[in-house]
Amino acid sequence: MAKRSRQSTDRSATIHDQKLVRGNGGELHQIAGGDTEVLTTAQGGPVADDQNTLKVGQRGPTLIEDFHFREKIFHFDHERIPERVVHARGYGAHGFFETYESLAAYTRADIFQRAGERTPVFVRFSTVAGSKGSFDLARDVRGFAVKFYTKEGNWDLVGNNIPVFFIQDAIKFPDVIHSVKPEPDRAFPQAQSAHDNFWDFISLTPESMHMVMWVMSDRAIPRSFRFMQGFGVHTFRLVNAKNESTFVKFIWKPKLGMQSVVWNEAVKINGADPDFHRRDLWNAISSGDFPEWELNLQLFDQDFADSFDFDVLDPTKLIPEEVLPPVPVGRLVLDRMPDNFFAETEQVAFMTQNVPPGIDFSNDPLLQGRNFSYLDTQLKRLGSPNFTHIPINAPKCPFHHFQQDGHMAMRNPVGRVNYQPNSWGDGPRESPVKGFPTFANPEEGQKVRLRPESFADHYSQARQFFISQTATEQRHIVMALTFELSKCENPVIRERMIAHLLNIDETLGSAVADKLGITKLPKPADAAVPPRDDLLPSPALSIIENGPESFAGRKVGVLVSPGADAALLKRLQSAIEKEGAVMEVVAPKVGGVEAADGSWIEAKHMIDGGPSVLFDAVGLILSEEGAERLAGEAAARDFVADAFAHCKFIGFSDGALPLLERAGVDPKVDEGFIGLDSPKSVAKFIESCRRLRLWSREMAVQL
Ligand code: HEM
Repeated sequence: MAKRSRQSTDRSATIHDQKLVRGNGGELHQIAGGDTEVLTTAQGGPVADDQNTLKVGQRGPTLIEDFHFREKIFHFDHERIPERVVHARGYGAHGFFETYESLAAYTRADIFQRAGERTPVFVRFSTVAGSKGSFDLARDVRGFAVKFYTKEGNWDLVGNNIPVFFIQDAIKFPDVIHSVKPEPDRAFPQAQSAHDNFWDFISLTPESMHMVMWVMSDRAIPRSFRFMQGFGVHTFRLVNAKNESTFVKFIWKPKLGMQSVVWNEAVKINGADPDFHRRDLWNAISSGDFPEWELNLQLFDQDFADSFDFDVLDPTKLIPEEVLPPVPVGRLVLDRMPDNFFAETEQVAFMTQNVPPGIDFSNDPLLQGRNFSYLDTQLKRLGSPNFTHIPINAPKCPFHHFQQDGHMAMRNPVGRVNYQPNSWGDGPRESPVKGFPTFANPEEGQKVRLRPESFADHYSQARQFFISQTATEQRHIVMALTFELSKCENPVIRERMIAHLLNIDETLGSAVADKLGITKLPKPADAAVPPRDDLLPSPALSIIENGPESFAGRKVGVLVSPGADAALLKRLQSAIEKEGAVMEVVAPKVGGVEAADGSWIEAKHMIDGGPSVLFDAVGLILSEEGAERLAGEAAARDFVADAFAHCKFIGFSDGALPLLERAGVDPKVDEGFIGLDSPKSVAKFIESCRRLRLWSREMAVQL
């Protein structure tokens, strides 16, 4: 029996700033009126009530006749599409590519013909191993995929932030990916290479050693997509109008310079803000701070390829920049976020096979395999061969073909003609002049399943990478390997890896063995060819050696307390903004604090929500009383202690001393602490921040 109503008969309800209508059961309705659009079904039928299903009586069963309910739930039930089999978690943005000078001497590709030519692009950054909902700061390779909407069709440069790869032949791709993904029986670990299966595979695949050095380096924990390099990895070809071919490697260099975080920081960021990289890109682009990269080419001919130390078709090798300097040929600017994540970032379909006339493939066996895989996987993921009809995937140049029908066909040929040749009209027809001319490279040989002997050196470039790193970066590699291998339950896998590391660099192998508690070093792994020790260090491979010398694009978190010096905060803010960086205020309460002069300081974060791992440098503008109070709070002590441990520059007002003391840090310990009490000292703080981190502190902290 229905209960008696205790409701008032007044049907209007005010909730703070919102005026709504209350329904029979107390639920709230927002009603269309004035210019507000009327809610409809997908068929366009206007909806009267979106809060209640159609029932028999107030408390009776729901009727199947309720087409609005059924359509709404049916559509919801089918919202998900399969996530990418790799690179599932990603974030994209729109922008443009601008060509600096004509490259007609090398390529007939229209995009490179005219200085100043702008081509629209869509870029998607990603991690590889984790699923769509995993966290941003996994230790992992980052995808850097660029779709150029050229006047001759789409060109997809589907690269990574690492210039080499784990394997030399595409037939091994399912194996390397299976090994790094969660183990099939237990379905963990998520978004991590630190487990037996991955290291088991790697330790039995010596060709992966060069890539492993990169993945264990700071390159695999970037501070921002904006501060990463990108690489096409493979050798490609450029082909000019005279049909002459030049080999090319593609390299993206960020204008803001490279920067990574440290591992302890990455672990904490993943908890504090799992969306750290996407939020960073969103904030930068939304605030008009458009990230920019230069496209660089390493161009070479067959003679160079023949004389180079390694096979240019081997994707586990790079050409050092000191050996073949990259030439900047254009810039990529990202200046617009997608209107809808699913429509654009999720549905974008990159394919290495998408190349315009003037860009061609080499015989790299990884690239050749990728050219099949991407088309195949898009059909699975997007569900129809018509995925090119989705606006983000459609070319922006005119296009005409006779492909038709299929699921969700949005564009079908109009009229009678859907074949070719035909005698009904003018086209479309093939064009030997404008069409894609595959470079006629002479090829001959027996059909064989054979790895070229020229691919057999597995260690020399791994060693070159290691010796090109600063002492700090080498230490990070040792720590990363130690951490990852410590997660292997099977000790044999650890020892097998040490056997490889000894071939790369003896100090590296013994340092990791020591940290793992392996007392007896294994024999170095048998090498297919003896590792070389005559390759010179390549300074271009170090992040720290190639710092930006600017703090632009970075972020300072300033912790304030009641009674803080508002004038000092303002001075600091204007200096930070002048540098092209951003300041965010952290306070005990998100509502903000009252400053010493009675003004109100707005805050962006409360302390737990804005830990110092989210910032590149920190400021402490505290009254003495405020600092004393904060000294009793673990989150405030961590704010300071973490910033110190992560080698960040710390600017502080005199009042902050009680907090520094209770956090266990002595501001006299190194030059990373800068008192902020004069305008000059604010300038000194900014100047210090340009170094990004005080790496010399790291040995003292021993994180
Ligand atoms: C140099 C080696 C490689 C690089 C740089 C690379 C890069 C990428 C990137 C950046 C993506 C994400 C694209 C996006 O954002 O949508 C991706 C996805 C993918 N890659 Fe690779 N990859 C490599 C090797 C391979 C190989 C050898 C295969 C298979 C033979 C492969 C198969 C795939 C597949 C199936 C996807 C998912 C595509 C999708 O669903 O949209 N990749 N790869």
